Order: sequence, then structure tokens, then C-alpha cells
Amino acid sequence: MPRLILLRHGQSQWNLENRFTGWVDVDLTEKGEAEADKAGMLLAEAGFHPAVMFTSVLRRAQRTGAAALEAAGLSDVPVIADWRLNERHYGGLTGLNKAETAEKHGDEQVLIWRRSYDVPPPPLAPGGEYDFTADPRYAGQPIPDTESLKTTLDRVQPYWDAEIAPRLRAGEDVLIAAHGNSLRAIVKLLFAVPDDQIVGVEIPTGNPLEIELDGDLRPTAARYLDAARAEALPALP
Ligand SMILES: O=C(O)[C@@H](CO)OP(=O)(O)O
Repeated sequence: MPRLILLRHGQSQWNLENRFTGWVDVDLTEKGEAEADKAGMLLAEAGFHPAVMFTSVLRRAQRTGAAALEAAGLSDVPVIADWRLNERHYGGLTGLNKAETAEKHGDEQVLIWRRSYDVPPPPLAPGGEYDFTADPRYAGQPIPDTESLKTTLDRVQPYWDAEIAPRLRAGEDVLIAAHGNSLRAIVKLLFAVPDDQIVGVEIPTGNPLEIELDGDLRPTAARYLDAARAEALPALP
């Protein structure tokens, strides 16, 4: 049965600065690099040798995946990058400090923007520093100006169906190095998490989440490889 490992990037500069990040291409901190190396050692201990690594077009995910593969002695694994695995687009909140935003709008509103299923943050105003419409990585793509988890899943799922699921169905093991919310979208899909319960699902940085799947790609077992930094997982479907 195929094994899937979901790996959220290690701590980024804006995780450290507590800023809404989304599609901004910030790098890893030293701590984030160490988390990526440790993730690789955990992959090696688990005897994981994926046929392919999928990642986003953002460097914090790519570097985490590459460093983990290298630490695991798996630098030969092919890598496929696609924007549809990007972090959720944070719209008009992009770049703001999360604590200051909570002081201004209240903790409850910020929790809704950060963790609800279908309430998007306000849209990004066009033309500013964080407007990615002219970025060549997204040329010709229908890129958003804000995203909820639901609309993130709306672009993750077709990519999952077309590119990732067929590899797993063929019996291959797969690594996905991506982001807190693109990975929450995949967890919601695989575990059939109800809309009102996804608010409680958090994915820690740099801690590989191993999921065993049956032939219909239903999870039969799941665990974080670093048990000391594990978060609660949804019930098996
Ligand atoms: O800022 C972001 O893009 C994400 C991930 O770090 O934050 P949040 O925890 O609010 O989903």
C-alpha cells in the first residue's frame, strides 16, 4: 500500500516575525533549516524512499524538501513544483503582523481569517508590493487576490487528482513538501474532515506526517514521525 508523507516547511523568516505570509517568497531561518535536516533524518529512519517529491513554487517549501531529501540520502528523488501547492493567498492581510492585526480586529476575527473553512481575508489591493499578477511563475494562470481554505482546496484538489493521486494509485510512495494550509487542504480531502472541524487541524513545521493509504487512497494509519512535536490528527475516515 502506498505511503504519503506531508512535510510543512521549516520555520520561515515571517513565521519568526509573526507576519501573514501567504505567497510572499520568504526564506527559512536557521531554525527552519535545522528542522528540514531533522525531517530528513526522520524520513531515513522510517525507511522512506519516495518515487517523487511534489512541492510549491515557493522557496521555503522547496528548500525544506531538498534539505530533507539530502539529509535522508535521497537527493536522486525527482522534484515537481507547482503553484497549486502554494500556501493559501492571504489577500489584504499579507505582510501584516498577526498580533497587531488581532489587536485591531479582535482575536475571534483573526481566528476566522486564519482557520475557518470558507471565510477569506479581504482581497489584496492591486498594484502593491505583494501583487503577484506580473510574476512570471504565474504567467497565464488564474491567480487569486485572496483565498479561504475552501478556495485553496479548489485549486489543490484538481492538481491532486491529475498529478499526485495517479502516482499513489500506481503504488508509488510520494513526498509533498508544502505549506500549513495547502497541506491542511489535503488532510481535509483525505480524512473527509467536516467543514466545521478543520479549524482544529494544525500542522507543525518540519514534522513529517506519514499517511498509509489503501487502494482507494483512504488513510488506514497516520502518525507524525517526530512524536514529541505531534499535533492531534483527524479520525481515520
Ligand atoms: O502566514 C501564513 O501564510 C500562514 C503559515 O505560516 O499562517 P497561518 O498560521 O495564519 O495559517
